[in-house]
Amino acid sequence: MAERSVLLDGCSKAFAMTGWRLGFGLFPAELVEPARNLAINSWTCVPPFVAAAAVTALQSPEADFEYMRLEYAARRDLVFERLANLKGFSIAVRPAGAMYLLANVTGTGLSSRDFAEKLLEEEGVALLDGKYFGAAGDGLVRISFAQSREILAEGCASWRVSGDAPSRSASRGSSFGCLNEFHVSERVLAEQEKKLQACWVAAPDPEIVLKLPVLVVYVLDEGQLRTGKFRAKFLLQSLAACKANLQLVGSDLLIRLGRPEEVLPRLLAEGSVLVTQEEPTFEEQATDRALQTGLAVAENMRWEYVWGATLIHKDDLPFQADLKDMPDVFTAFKNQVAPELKCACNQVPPDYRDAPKAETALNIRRCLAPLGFGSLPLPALDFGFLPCWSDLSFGESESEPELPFGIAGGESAGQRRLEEFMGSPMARYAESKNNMLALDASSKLSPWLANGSLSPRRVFEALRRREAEISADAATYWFTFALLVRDFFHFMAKKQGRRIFLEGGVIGKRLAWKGGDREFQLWQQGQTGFPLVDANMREMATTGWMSNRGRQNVASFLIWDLQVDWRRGADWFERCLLDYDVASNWCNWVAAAELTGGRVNRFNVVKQSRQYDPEGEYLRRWLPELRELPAEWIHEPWRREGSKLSAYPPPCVPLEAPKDSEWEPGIQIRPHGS
Ligand SMILES: Cc1cc2nc3c(=O)[nH]c(=O)nc-3n(C[C@H](O)[C@H](O)[C@H](O)COP(=O)(O)OP(=O)(O)OC[C@H]3O[C@@H](n4cnc5c(N)ncnc54)[C@H](O)[C@@H]3O)c2cc1C
Repeated sequence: MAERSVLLDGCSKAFAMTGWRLGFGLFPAELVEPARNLAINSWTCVPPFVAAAAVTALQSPEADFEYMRLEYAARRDLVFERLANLKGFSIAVRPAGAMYLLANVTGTGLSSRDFAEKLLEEEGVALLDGKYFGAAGDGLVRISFAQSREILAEGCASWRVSGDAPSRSASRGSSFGCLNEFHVSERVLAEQEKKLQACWVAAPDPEIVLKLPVLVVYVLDEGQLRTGKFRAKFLLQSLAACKANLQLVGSDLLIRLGRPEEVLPRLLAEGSVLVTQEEPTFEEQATDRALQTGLAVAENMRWEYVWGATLIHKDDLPFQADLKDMPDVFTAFKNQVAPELKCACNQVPPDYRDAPKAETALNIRRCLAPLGFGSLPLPALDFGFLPCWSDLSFGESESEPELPFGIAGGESAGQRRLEEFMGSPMARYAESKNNMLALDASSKLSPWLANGSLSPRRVFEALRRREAEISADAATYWFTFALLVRDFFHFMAKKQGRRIFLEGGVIGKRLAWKGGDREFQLWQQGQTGFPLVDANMREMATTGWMSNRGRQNVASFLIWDLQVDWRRGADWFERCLLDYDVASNWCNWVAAAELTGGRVNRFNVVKQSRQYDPEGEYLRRWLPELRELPAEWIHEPWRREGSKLSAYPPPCVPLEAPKDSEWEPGIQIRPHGS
């Protein structure tokens, strides 16, 4: 090929010699003379110092190219992730080369030219109006990432033009929550990312892990994802964000495809310490057992667990270690753990970013097994791999979805939502939490809490701060209550093991399921003829979201009115929900089926519809067939005499007499301080 090839290249990117504009060519011998004639007549000569620099650069070791490639990939990911989360910005392409990124800024309400000028004048950040590259560049700005990651992060944080971009202090002051708290104390480890398989390697003494090589690994087990497109997209965004944040402290996230029990044993060097978060749920524990078997082949390996998904640490519970004496009823659980809220669970780790940089700059290469150990699908040092939509097997028909409410994966986005919600929306939480339509009716923090991008302790800390600065009231009471329900279900999952997935549930009671495929499909597709159920099911299928009020109603309806096996509902939720969490989902479902020994949970969906959506605004949002119906009829369209709603189905079952039972009864509303 050498005799038939001409290679034209430049020094700008590989050697950071951008402004010097030096290119070069490699030609077969007989083409050198004609090429030189062409060049001499076009460009005369190159400044000598630039030529000398190029010679030195070209003679430098191969590894430097790899370093530059990885560095640009890291800078690209950092800018991409931060901007993709900013309102008003959209980025169509994650560039695969060079050092520029094009962002569409029309969502900010400014032209690309005005945007670029305003940013330069007000924030001192320079970028280029895309129009300079031709008409197709209108509305786009070109961002160069030929800068250090620190400067890029600063530049991204200063973009406040859209009005609700993060403030400097917000993005600087946040921590990675659960993702990578490096300070090793039991509690701090507990803040780690829930799903991350974190490997801390060659660490004879994990107490000083800050000074040791730490390799953070995420094993993406696509076969086990069991998710629809919304959660999958959120996961991809979370991984990109986690990687960018780790890179900011000189670390990185290594992402592998495959099964953890196959990938990790082949990846880790001898003497490794593997640290993972202890999972409360049965199947995840089975994966751990398989991994333990896999690791047995690798000698000299240690395994350590951390506990992290709950507000109250499992060791602080006033129950036996196996939770045998933990109550199966929420109110009793809540009353017993209440004292813990005042102390232990309030310990939040310090911001890792305060740690001196030198200590967090970890030598990741030392963590890895020597090359040639095992056969992995990726080269051993490929930290550049970041899965994108096309890496997932959703088929070509499934396009990348938009997430509801502007939600985006990643710790910074979760932290921003937390700060936003703790402002005025929180003040109305006690009254608004059952509203099914509005973004601010409830926190919408569940997706970040579910995949560990946000720790419940971080959330509780923000709540405590609000209570200290403003007041402890019904809103903060109910919010604490919600976090405790979450804890209750996590510990219930740990205590009950397989039972939360079994037909007879925790109490092992058999129910007669009269409903079959037809009933289930009508429910799934939002075609039952009951507007409250249909609106909620369609919302979930279209966006991945459903409010708590909606979830309770559709679950009750499936189980008690359609008499369909509750596990089919739980399974469908697992696929659809953006915030799917094993313990929260399956425990809520098994409780809705009255199989936990707790309170009765049946709802009359018409009554609930009238109570929580009296004007029918929510129903109209998701049921176009009913948009013209007045509030009086919209909850029971079949009752309107003489009306024939050909597009909307008639009720698929008769509704039993209204029942009044509520999901939260038996709990006294006694806010702090009142
Ligand atoms: C049948 C059914 C299935 C569910 N499946 C899930 C699930 O897979 N993942 C999930 O996170 N939640 C699940 N929930 C609980 C609840 O509906 C959501 O947590 C809540 O709607 C999320 O909205 P939010 O963040 O705005 O909640 P907020 O009202 O702002 O509450 C704050 C946080 O408290 C926690 N929380 C509140 N209520 C519950 C609850 N009943 N159970 C557990 N945690 C709670 C959540 O983490 C939530 O983010 C389910 C509820 C039901 C009835």
